[in-house]
Amino acid sequence: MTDVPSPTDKRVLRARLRALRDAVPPRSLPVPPAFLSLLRSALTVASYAPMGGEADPAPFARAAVDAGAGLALPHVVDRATPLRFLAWDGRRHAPGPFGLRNPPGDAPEVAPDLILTPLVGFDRKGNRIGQGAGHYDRAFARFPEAIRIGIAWSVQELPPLAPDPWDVPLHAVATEQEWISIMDPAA
Ligand SMILES: Nc1nc2c(c(=O)[nH]1)N(C=O)[C@@H](CNc1ccc(C(=O)N[C@@H](CCC(=O)O)C(=O)O)cc1)CN2
Ligand SMILES: Nc1ncnc2c1ncn2[C@@H]1O[C@H](COP(=O)(O)OP(=O)(O)OP(=O)(O)O)[C@@H](O)[C@H]1O
Repeated sequence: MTDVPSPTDKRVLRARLRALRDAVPPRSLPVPPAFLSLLRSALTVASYAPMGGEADPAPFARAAVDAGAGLALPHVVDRATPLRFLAWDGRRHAPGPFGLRNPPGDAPEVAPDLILTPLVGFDRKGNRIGQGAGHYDRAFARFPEAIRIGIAWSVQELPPLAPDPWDVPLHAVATEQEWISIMDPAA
């Protein structure tokens, strides 16, 4: 497990976590039964297009589609503008900022029921470090009823983080090694 630098400096921590993440040989994440049990038909599941060495959520997105869900992808324009979730056909992309692949911009905006969330780092309480632009913080505040599932490699786990006032914890984190259940989404 990566140590938290002292004094805690999120910039240093992000750089270290990205390096660890990008050194993981890519492999397919297992989809645990606990994830399948969250799926119902007609759900809208927000996935993401992985970049760098991020763990690929595609097996989770595929399981969601197999269960009758529709997909969405975050559409990002810059750091300051909140992301919008647009309906996604699972195939087509448009170039976005930061080397991201966006969904085509003419797709309808949707409200996600479940958000597959890319992580830079996480702890076992569902606290998370992301890219630092607040895109997912703001999305979680806008869609408080959505189930929040983090996706990461196990090397991205951190010792307990001190959450900021705006942080909304994840319900679960999926890694190549385990499904870390934090809160019951049905509760
Ligand atoms: N695949 C993916 N899609 C995503 C995110 C993400 O983390 N991963 N986001 C999460 O919020 C949102 C996009 N927000 C972002 C905000 C800042 C940077 C950024 O500063 N990137 C760094 C290095 C990226 C890295 O290697 O991890 C850069 O461009 O220098 C990236 C995405 C929505 N889509
Ligand atoms: N609900 C919100 N509305 C507006 N701004 C927010 C909200 N939540 C967080 N922010 C802002 O977004 C930034 C998030 O920084 P932080 O370092 O917590 O990002 P992070 O943990 O990497 O998460 P993210 O993945 O969301 O970027 C902070 O500047 C914070 O003030």
